[in-house]
Amino acid sequence: MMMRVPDAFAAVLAAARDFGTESVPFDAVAGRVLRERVTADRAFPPFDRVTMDGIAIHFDSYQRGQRIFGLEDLAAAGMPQLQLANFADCIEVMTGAVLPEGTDSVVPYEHLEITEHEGFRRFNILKPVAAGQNIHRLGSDVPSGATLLEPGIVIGAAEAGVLATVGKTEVTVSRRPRVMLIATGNELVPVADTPEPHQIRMSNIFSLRAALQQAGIEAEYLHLPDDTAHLREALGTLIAKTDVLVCTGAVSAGRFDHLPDVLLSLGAKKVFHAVQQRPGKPLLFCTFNNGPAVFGLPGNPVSGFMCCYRYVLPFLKTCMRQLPSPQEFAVLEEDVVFDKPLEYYLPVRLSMSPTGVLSARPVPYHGSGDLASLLHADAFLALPAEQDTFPKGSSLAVWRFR
Ligand SMILES: Nc1nc2c(c(=O)[nH]1)N[C@H]1C(S)=C(S)[C@@H](COP(=O)(O)OP(=O)(O)OC[C@H]3O[C@@H](n4cnc5c(N)ncnc54)[C@H](O)[C@@H]3O)O[C@H]1N2
Ligand code: MOO
Repeated sequence: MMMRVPDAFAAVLAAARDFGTESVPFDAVAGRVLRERVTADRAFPPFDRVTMDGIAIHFDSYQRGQRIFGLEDLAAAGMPQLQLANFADCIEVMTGAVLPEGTDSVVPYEHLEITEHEGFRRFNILKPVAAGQNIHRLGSDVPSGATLLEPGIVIGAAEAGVLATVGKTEVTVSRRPRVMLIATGNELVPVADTPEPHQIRMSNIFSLRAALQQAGIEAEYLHLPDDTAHLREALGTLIAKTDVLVCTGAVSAGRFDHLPDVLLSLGAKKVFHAVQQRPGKPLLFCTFNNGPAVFGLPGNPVSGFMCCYRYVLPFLKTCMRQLPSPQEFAVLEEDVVFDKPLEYYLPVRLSMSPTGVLSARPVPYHGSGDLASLLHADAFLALPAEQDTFPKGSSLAVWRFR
């Protein structure tokens, strides 16, 4: 029985399991999925922080008409807090310094005339001063103890800086699954070889490997011939030491498409084999009790590629407990007809209009063997199975790969 896309997707996500967590040093966390709540160990900022180089004054003195302030001291960033002894004086302050006790407003050098009187520096205020100006107040961004990061987010540049600021030297993140990519097919030769006229270089696993790498997962890879005994032996060994197996090829109706039978003979439970979609109709998904989940991606390059972004990556992200991103939609730029009862994944180039509308323009595409068409596309636009005509202007779900 052929499954509908939403049912197949739900079945894949339902099989996702947690591969656990690990602790990593804070300077090696980019791209990892956070698995703990991170709170502020102190307020942001942790003291009244001077935001301009200049002088700190006691505002009341200015308000009473005083414009010339004698210098008492100098406060640089990194110095403990100073104290203004005489409210008629000022303290020279640098950006990042702790605001001196007794002062409450900072006047930048650009608003000052600096003179000397009997060997002492004096500052003449030339521009109006507002009470409390140029001070980044203690706790005005984040109070101490507040939650900064929730589990499930992917750690990026902003998060890395915040983790460092709160002194989080070790961070709990999801363990990355052990993924094995398997290319099947006697026609395939290694990338470094020169193929005979009847052969091709294996490319699918390298597209998939790059897609996984961009999601922070390093996968190993292997080539297996179209031979039942070989497949059985190799897969039998792999299921004991892999979290996820992603095979490409050998899943449709051909005489050498042995993968489904071999997996079943090894004890796999078939979740589905065939989805109401193009490309990628012969997609196989099965699971092993206490063993890996197995994707049997169709061999045609665009089919496997689409299934990777539509099923494999969401599955891996769910396993790693990554929070899902909101579904994106784009507006179709031309009329499209697809009258088969299949959900059609149309390769498109995306562009953003000046008014912020995401549009999708179909790229030249010769079917699921046309690997090079992907070079001109950014995403697949999902055209639902229940509809045959998709007029220009339709808003449809987007599955980005760029
Ligand atoms: N009688 C039927 N024939 C086919 C059906 C069907 O339903 N009935 N489905 C078609 C669809 S749709 C697809 S997609 C393909 C899927 O076939 P397989 O998954 O069995 O894949 P193969 O036959 O092994 O290969 C298909 C094609 O892809 C090339 N290939 C395979 N692996 C790689 C690789 N690692 N790198 C580059 N290219 C690869 C392979 O050489 C073939 O040209 O079946 C249709 N047929
Ligand atoms: O999955 Mo097949 O891609 O429809 O050619």
